[in-house]
Amino acid sequence: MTEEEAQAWLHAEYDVSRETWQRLETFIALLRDEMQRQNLISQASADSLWARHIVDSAQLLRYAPAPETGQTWLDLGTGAGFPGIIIAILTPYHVHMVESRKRRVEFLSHVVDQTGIGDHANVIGDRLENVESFPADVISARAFAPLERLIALSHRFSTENTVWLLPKGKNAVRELKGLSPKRQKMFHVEHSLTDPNAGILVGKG
Ligand SMILES: C[S@@+](CC[C@H](N)C(=O)[O-])C[C@H]1O[C@@H](n2cnc3c(N)ncnc32)[C@H](O)[C@@H]1O
Repeated sequence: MTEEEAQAWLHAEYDVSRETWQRLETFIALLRDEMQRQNLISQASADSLWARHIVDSAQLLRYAPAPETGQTWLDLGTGAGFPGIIIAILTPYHVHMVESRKRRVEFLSHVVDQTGIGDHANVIGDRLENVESFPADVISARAFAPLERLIALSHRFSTENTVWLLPKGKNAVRELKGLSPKRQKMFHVEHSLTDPNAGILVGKG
């Protein structure tokens, strides 16, 4: 997917308003600026930011319930803002972004402030292990932890209706097979739009 195709896909898929597009542009400008000070994404992927990070994050919405105001989305290890910031810019989900590294927390908080999404997005600057449980409608985690550890750390935020959205790259099927049969049944694999070899684990429960 080229950068032009990625932008066209976003417009076609989400009918993005001028204000929302401006918020995406503001985030990108802040990210590019911050990359001069801290290592947030690889330089190679920075050259194809729209495809490799923005659409790669936004495509998760295809498997999420239609957002209603007040529904909660928990993003684990948001790092440079993916997918948490993108979801908060594109939807009314209340997005809780958990991130433990101080400088990344400061960056994410600055992005929330500058893009004007603070009414439905917040950064929890702590290790997930220390965060008090709350029920999440959606849990996402991109490049956060191996699947078994990820679930062990975060299942306390899930209910029987929670939707799990876990981009897992080329290892999706292998990681899924490593789970107990009961846990395996929770998930199926969807193909990533941005990389035909990558899988997204979509689960419920
Ligand atoms: C490889 S980065 C991925 C960042 C982002 N999700 C992405 O896809 O670009 C993983 C992030 O998870 C954070 N992290 C790792 N373990 C964590 C934990 N136990 N609690 C909170 N954040 C954690 C790291 O600080 C890092 O920013």
